[in-house]
Amino acid sequence: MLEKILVTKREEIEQLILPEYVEVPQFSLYKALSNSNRSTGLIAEVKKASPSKGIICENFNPVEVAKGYEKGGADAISVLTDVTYFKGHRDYLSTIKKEIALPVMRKDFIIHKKQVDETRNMGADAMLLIVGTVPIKELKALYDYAYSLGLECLVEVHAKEELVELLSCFAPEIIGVNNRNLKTFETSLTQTEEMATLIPDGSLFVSESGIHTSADIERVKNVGAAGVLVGESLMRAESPEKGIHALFGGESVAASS
Ligand SMILES: O=C(O)c1ccccc1NCC(=O)[C@H](O)[C@H](O)COP(=O)(O)O
Repeated sequence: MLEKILVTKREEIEQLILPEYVEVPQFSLYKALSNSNRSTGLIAEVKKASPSKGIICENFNPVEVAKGYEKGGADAISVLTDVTYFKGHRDYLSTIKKEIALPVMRKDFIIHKKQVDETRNMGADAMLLIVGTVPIKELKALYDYAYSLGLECLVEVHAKEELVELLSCFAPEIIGVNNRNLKTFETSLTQTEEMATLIPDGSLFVSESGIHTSADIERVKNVGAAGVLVGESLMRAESPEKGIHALFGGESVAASS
């Protein structure tokens, strides 16, 4: 699946026209997760569809979802901007960014400097980089370029070998362990548990994908995850606020209005 997505991305990059840069207030993902009011920070994802689940949310209103996440006490928002596989759009991110005061991360498959420029021009605060999508030195160059533009990166791994390769090159500020196997689409929190001890002390550790219950949050928290990235279970909830409450229960901190 990843290879198919990357073929599409390479085609898109050839046609890519950058949006105009509009100045917006910036918020730090790292600080938001580190200073969370809960024992585990929450990146709540705006996700209409996915390759594994098809359409997740029929009546999709990205801005309303993001506002609901903010009200429900999320620490940061992730927005899928890929059109082909996730039915996302870069305009969703730009619009959300103008409406909420939380860090907004672009979740896409970023493999070229031009996409980093695009991400900055969209108004994002942070972006995803996935180990294995480009050679590790290129990934480091994209990471450095992003930070030079004021964009933070969540650097994601799907396997132990990828984490070892990443750390042999550099230790990112924020490391995400994705619990999804990209070949079978199955998620297993064992991924987080098995890689936890390898995450350096200086990096913020985020567990991503397949988190559906408060027990799941406890499980990843117990092995040291400082944050979680949750999409599907929140998108399927009766409302974003109720979804966050169901995941965090008593720890849920709704934003003051
Ligand atoms: O979600 C998918 O099906 C998927 C398939 C192929 C590559 C990436 C994919 N998802 C991206 C993500 O990492 C998730 O959207 C994110 O971690 C949230 O996961 P979830 O809470 O399980 O929706």
